[in-house]
Amino acid sequence: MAYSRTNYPHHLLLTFSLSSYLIFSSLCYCISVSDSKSDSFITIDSLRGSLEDQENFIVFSLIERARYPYNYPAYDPSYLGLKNYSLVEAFVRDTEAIEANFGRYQNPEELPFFPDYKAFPLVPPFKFSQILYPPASSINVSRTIWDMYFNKLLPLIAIEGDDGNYQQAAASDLICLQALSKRIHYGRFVAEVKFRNTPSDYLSAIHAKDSETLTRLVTSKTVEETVTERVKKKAEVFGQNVTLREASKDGNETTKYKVDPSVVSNLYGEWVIPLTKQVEVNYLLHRLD
Ligand SMILES: C=C(O[C@@H]1C=C(C(=O)O)C=C[C@H]1O)C(=O)O
Repeated sequence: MAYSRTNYPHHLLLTFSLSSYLIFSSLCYCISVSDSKSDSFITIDSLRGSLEDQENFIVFSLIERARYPYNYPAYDPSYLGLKNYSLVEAFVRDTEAIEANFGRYQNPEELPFFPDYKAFPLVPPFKFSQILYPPASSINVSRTIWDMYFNKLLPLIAIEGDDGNYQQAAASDLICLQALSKRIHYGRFVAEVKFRNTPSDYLSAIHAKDSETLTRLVTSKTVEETVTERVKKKAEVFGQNVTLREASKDGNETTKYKVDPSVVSNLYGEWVIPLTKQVEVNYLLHRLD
């Protein structure tokens, strides 16, 4: 895709970039510090614990996006007058380029949606533990996550309308996208640990390129059910209006949630978990390359 920073005014670039950097640097810090892990320390339980922690951030991010209406112009390429680029895509591309310069993608847990930025790293390299098997580590479903988010999920969480807060909506979109992408691409670490635990279980299916068997091997229905129930509960707890008034006794008052809890459990059941497993299986298919 031909995209040039010179295609649009510099003040736009600067406004998007600075505000996004400030928002993201504070919001993302809370995730990355708790996630640092060393090769010997990583277990299936520690990974499941991290996936559980990430649920909180995902649910809060969806609630945050739901504060704004859909804001159609942010997704309409004709709004900025940039050929093929909506405001949200321009914002994501510029923000990712800035975050790359500040070292975000040095961490193998983070994958950009548009890796074609020109990097001018401002930070010295950090030696992150290399847990992933290099030939398999580049498995990437970012495009599917992007399409799922904008075509399926966003219309379910944002009410129709236009309040002019396009940058704010785009910034919230990017936070949701990054949180979902990190969660789903964690499937690479999960697959690596499952493989290391019992390599013999996987060898013949990997040699035979048998995705179906690999899917069966990585699947834990019990864990999946726990996850979908738990995120529904989190959406109920985090997304309810907290008032000091006593709930009415006649029971007529129905709880209004900021994001429909069943949308969140469906998101996990229909997209997040299947895509995580797709990442796991694709990773394993390259685990012996
Ligand atoms: C991530 C895992 O692998 C699979 C994917 C899951 C998920 O995305 O939440 C849950 C269970 C497994 O079916 C796991 O076993 O924890």
